Amino acid sequence: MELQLALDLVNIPQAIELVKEVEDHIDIVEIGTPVVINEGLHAVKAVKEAFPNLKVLADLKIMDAAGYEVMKAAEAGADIVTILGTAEDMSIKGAVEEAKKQGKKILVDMIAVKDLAGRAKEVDAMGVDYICVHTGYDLQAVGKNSFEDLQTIKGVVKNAKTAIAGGIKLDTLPEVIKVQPDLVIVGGGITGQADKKAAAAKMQQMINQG
Ligand SMILES: O=C([C@H](O)CO)[C@H](O)[C@H](O)COP(=O)(O)O
Repeated sequence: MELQLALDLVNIPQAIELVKEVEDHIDIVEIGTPVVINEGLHAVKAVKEAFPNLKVLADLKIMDAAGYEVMKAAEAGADIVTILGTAEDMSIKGAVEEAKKQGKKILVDMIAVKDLAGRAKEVDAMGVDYICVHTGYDLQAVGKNSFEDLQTIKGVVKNAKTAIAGGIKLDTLPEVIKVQPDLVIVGGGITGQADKKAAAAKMQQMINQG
């Protein structure tokens, strides 16, 4: 199981400061969609240059022009790029093809997918690297989470790694670990804590024991 730190509400200097605090306790740094919207792929480049030993995920949530966007994220230094599960099959296949060419990985974000089991089987067959259940900020605000969804995809995904994102905190992490995803994605559960290093270290320890 790996731990990914999601950075959503920071600029580039703040992102670098934050990663410095927790770098010993995480495997992947996510440059979140709001950061990419504010700063562009420069944020991916800056973080990869500052932390060459960490994997960097560009959370582009691609919906179209997938091959081109994966290529640009790869050029900026991203190791993993996200595409939406609701995108056309052509787009997802294009993203996978470009990622393979560049030696990078594709994570499919299943946010807002209605037939989760059916679509997970389909995208799994397209050769994607990760399939991620995700409760976004807007549904977290009304008390939703993705814990049951993780069980659903664990039951049908045969090739890809499984991941979960959305509102995971120290007190809910044990429930997530029980289902054994390959990747746990945490944003506010670390960035919103007074002692970010301690929160990341505790999460890493729980994941390693899980
Ligand atoms: O992908 C995300 C969200 O859509 C905003 O871009 C977050 O990175 C993801 O939800 C993880 O963050 P937390 O929910 O704060 O753990």
